[in-house]
Formats: sequence, structure tokens, C-alpha cells
Amino acid sequence: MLRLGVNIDHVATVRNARGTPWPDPLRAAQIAEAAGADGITAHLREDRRHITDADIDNLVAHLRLPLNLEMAATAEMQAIALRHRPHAVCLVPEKREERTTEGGLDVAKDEARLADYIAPLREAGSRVSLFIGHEPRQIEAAARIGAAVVELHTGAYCDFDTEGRIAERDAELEGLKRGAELAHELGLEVHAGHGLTFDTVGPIAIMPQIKELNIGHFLISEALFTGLGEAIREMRRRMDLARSLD
Ligand SMILES: CC(=O)[C@@H](O)[C@H](O)COP(=O)(O)O
Ligand SMILES: NCC(=O)COP(=O)(O)O
Repeated sequence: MLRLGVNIDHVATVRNARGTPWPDPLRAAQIAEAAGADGITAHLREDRRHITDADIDNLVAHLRLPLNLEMAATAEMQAIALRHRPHAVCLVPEKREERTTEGGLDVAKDEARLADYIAPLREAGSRVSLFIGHEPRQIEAAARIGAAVVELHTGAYCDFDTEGRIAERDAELEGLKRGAELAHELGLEVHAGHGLTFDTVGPIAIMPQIKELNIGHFLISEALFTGLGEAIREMRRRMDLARSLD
């Protein structure tokens, strides 16, 4: 079965626009659970632009679904993850000035440091996931350092689709397909995510090696019009439909 992880970061973005206690990311997570989500993803950015430390405390204390904590590979974040021991830790590249996560982690360039960095997280019982592009050298490096999971960055595929750049979109999709195959062959669990929408989820969900999709911004956007539960149920329906065609 293809799992759906719901990313609740942008519930916090709306809350932080006013400094009120609402909308509450934990309440969103509880609605996601009731709507059939398999997990919750939250990205504790170094600049705390959306999810805060208190949100992570609250999620860890009250969430029943597995928590996938996205974070940069810094000493501060490692200490937070070791304190909470979430189900999964997904390491992502972060640039303070970026609007959203640009590209994947350069595991190949930072292999020795990342191998040391993930060792205590693994020992603490968290599944370590690396958010990477589909380039073979990144996937091979992820396997060498002992990550359990790679999450393939679908952002470029989604952006090309939105911009109507069909040839580039299809080339990116082919790269993701080959990346998923290679990662699976190397014994990595394969996840995918970033920028996925109702229109772009099908060609990703159909890839049989992919076990989990993490989707946030579009679901929170759609929730403004249909409610979060309905947005999640429709996404699940489209994922299941694509899988049934495989
Ligand atoms: C790593 C990733 O894809 C998500 O965390 C996504 O980036 C949501 O957070 P931002 O919108 O802050 O990038
Ligand atoms: N890792 C990807 C994620 O959690 C969700 O990304 P997005 O759907 O908010 O772009």
C-alpha cells in the first residue's frame, strides 16, 4: 500500500501570520488522521518560519500517527531529534533565504560527515531518510552511509508541469522513475514528495517502488475551499487509483 504523509507546515504559516494560537497544526494532524493519513510530516526550519519547537513538543505528546521530522543536518537539530526520538527523521538541505526547499541534499559531497551525523539518530531508533534528487550518485551515497529511506524531490517535476514545460516535465519524471528503481535495488525504502497536487500525483503514485508520498502545501491550500479532510480523502483516492492501474 502507498502511504500518505500529510505535511502540516503551512497550517503554522497561517497561524504565524497573526501570532494567534490558531490554526493549530496539532488539530490539523488530528483531522488528517481521521481522514486516513498514514503519517504526519513537520519541517522544523532553522529560522522557525512555520513549525516551532512548541509544535514539535505538542505533536510528540499528542499525535498517534508516526511523526516524520524534517530538519537540516545541524548540531542543534540533531539534539532536538535525539530528545524526541520521532519515528522518522528526514534530512533536508536548507538555505535561509530560499522560499522553499531547493534541490536535494548533496549526500555525495558530504558523505563522511552525514554518515557520522545519522549514526546516533539510527541508534536512538529513528528511521533516517535523506531528501535527495534522483541522480544516481546521490542515491548510491545514501545507500553507502546506511540511510533507511530516500525521499525523492518531486519539486522540479511539479514546477515544469505547472509551467507547461512538457518535455522537461517528462524527462524529470523519467529521472524519478529510474531513481526509484535504483534506490529500491540498493535496498533503500523509497518515498517522494514536494509540490505534489491532484494533477501531478498520479504519475508518481504509479511507480511501484515508492512506498510513501509526503504532501503538504497543496493540501493545505485546497483545505481553504473544501476542508482538510476532504482534500486528503481526494488525494488518497487519486493515489489509490494510480496504484490500481500499475
Ligand atoms: C522538505 C520539503 O519538501 C518540505 O518540508 C517542504 O519544503 C515544506 O516546507 P517549506 O515550504 O518551508 O519548504
Ligand atoms: N517532503 C515533502 C513534503 O513534506 C511536502 O512538501 P509540499 O507538498 O509542502 O511541497
